Amino acid sequence: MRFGERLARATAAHGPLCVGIDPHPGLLDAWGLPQDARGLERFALTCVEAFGGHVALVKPQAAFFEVHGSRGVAVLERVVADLRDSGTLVLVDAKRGDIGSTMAAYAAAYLTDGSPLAGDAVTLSPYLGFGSLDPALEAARASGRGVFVLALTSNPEGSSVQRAVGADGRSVAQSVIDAAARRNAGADPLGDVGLVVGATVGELGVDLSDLHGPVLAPGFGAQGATVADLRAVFGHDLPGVLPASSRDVLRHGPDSASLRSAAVAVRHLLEM
Ligand SMILES: O=C(O)c1cc(=O)[nH]c(=O)n1[C@@H]1O[C@H](COP(=O)(O)O)[C@@H](O)[C@H]1O
Repeated sequence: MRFGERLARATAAHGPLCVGIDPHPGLLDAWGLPQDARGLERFALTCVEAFGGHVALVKPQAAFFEVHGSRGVAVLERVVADLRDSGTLVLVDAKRGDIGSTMAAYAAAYLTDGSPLAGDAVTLSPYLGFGSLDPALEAARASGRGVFVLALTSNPEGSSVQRAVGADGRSVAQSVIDAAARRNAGADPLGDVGLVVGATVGELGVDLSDLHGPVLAPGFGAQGATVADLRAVFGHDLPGVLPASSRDVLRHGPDSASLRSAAVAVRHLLEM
């Protein structure tokens, strides 16, 4: 089954919340864990126990694994495998983007059956040109996976690039959105090419109505965005929008039941 179909099923069953696994040094400390690959593993596997089978989508942030070298990457591989075994979709947050010929190698790593880092989807950066992502989009289509392409990011520095207006009068973000929409044309209910639009962006200022794909909305929680902000940015019924939260949920650890309850509480907030 295609990624967009699997995602639609998963959110129907568990709600739209995407929980991030971001093992920040401060969180390892707060959980009483050592700042090494062993501490990382304990942290990440506690998250798998808490969220696997209980939320639609989990997003491990690759940077916090890579910082521990090859042992950290091995933990990321285990997290991907264990979450997939639990039935929870995995979005590997690696924000890859490069010239097409190198992109093909990233696509092999993150979007191809048999690769230990391949979850169900990966985050991509389109700022070498949307077309440079084609090898990843092809690999995703071939293997039933998805991608989430940065459009309007949650950080304040993003807008000077993403809201810049090109020669055709469209903002850079709108041209990314339009390119993703073309790839999703005809998909039902959701295409496999998602976008990232931060919950913190304030006035949306772009048109997402033809996307026919999912929208990951980070910035919810620790970066300050609230449910009211989500509604202000995306409208009331949030169709296809996946609010993403990491630290605001993870601060409830290290007890896995408390972590799960925190995720359920956010889910209920989103339903109100
Ligand atoms: O692609 C992302 O997930 C992402 C895009 C964006 O615009 N802003 C953003 O915060 N993120 C990621 O989402 C997570 C946010 O974490 P919290 O602020 O702790 O909820 C981090 O892993 C970020 O790297």
